[in-house]
Amino acid sequence: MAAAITYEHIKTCKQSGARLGRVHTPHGVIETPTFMPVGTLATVKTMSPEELKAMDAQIILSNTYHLFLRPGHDIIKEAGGLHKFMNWDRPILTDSGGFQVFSLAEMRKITEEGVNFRSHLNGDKLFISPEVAMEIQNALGSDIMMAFDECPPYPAEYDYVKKSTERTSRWAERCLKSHARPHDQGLFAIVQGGMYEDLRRQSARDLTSMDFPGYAIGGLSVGESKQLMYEVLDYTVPLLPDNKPRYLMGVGSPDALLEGSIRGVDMFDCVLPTRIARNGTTMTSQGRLVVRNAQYARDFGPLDPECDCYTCRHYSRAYLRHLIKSDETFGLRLTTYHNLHFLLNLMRNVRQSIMEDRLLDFRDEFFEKYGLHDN
Ligand SMILES: Nc1nc(=O)c2cc3nc(NCCN4CCCCC4)[nH]c3cc2[nH]1
Ligand SMILES: [Zn+2]
Repeated sequence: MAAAITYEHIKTCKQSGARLGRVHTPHGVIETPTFMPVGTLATVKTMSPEELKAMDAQIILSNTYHLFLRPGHDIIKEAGGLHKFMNWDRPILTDSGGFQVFSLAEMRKITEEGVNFRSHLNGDKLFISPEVAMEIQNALGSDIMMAFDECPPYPAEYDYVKKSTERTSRWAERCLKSHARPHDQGLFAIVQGGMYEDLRRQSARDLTSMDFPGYAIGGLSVGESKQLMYEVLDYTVPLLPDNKPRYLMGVGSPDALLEGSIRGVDMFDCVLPTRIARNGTTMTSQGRLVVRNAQYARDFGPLDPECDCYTCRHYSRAYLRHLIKSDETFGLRLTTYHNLHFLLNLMRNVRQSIMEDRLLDFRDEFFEKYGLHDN
């Protein structure tokens, strides 16, 4: 039976070493490098599935931890799975809860068995382990599942990261063993190791020896500088098999998407575009633009003159500012629509630049316009 998730390499950019590919999943094909909008609670906040398709979102991300707490994976399973529950018939990737337990839950206690914690919603005593994380993701029916891992805090002592990374490798093996449907849902392992090259090497060696259909790079975008993140990518990405997808977790600023693609990363996700949109901060071809600022009160031009999205074709900066200042939900929808369209369009341009062997030139041109001269 065909493997659930397969990676098809199309070409490598002669100028940058970035790669163009396709990830084949039970719910369709993803062209890479790709950005995945985040739909934590089974919705990409304020967007409908039709709007996400209109901007060509090819895959979205949701969260095991959040859906476990509310509404509960049993309800979603009874609804026929997450695709049916949220009316999304394209690929879904679910994060395993490792990161969220540590960043959201209270009173968490980690043991070899798993993590005991209290719900950040109502204080209920809960427990997630590799086996529970797999039970939840199998109930959700996502196309790509993530192994249950610990994302060490940053900074963290070498010994702590070493013990944590070795436990994450043991947990990954337990996930593989307890995966109910390996042939029609793919399970990605998550490489850890903090900012320590030898621990990254050990983690990659452990996990690639278990032959997962795809590999994520975890433990980054946790407060370290972008330069340090790129340094870790420089030596970690080459440790991963080149015939499998590579997913950098939690990364979604335009510069990091470009630098990550150049280093051979295929998949990215981040709440950034949707989160900043809700306070009126937008990403435009001329850089960040905080449309709620007074300077736009009488600016009747489009948010981004170079953008052809629904928001930029029909509404002015003055109107967007008015809606955001008035806490009008439609304003959040319009800024979210534009920010997601902006990043999805950026990734389309990245793929086109790889096709034309000019991704470094594209990066330099983008940085010049976007105002990232220091990179
Ligand atoms: N299972 C799992 N393992 C990770 O190591 C991990 C590492 C991550 N690092 C991030 N960074 C998210 C940073 N984000 C930037 C915009 C504002 C909110 C936080 N998300 C992550 C998610 C992750 N999920
Ligand atoms: Zn736009």
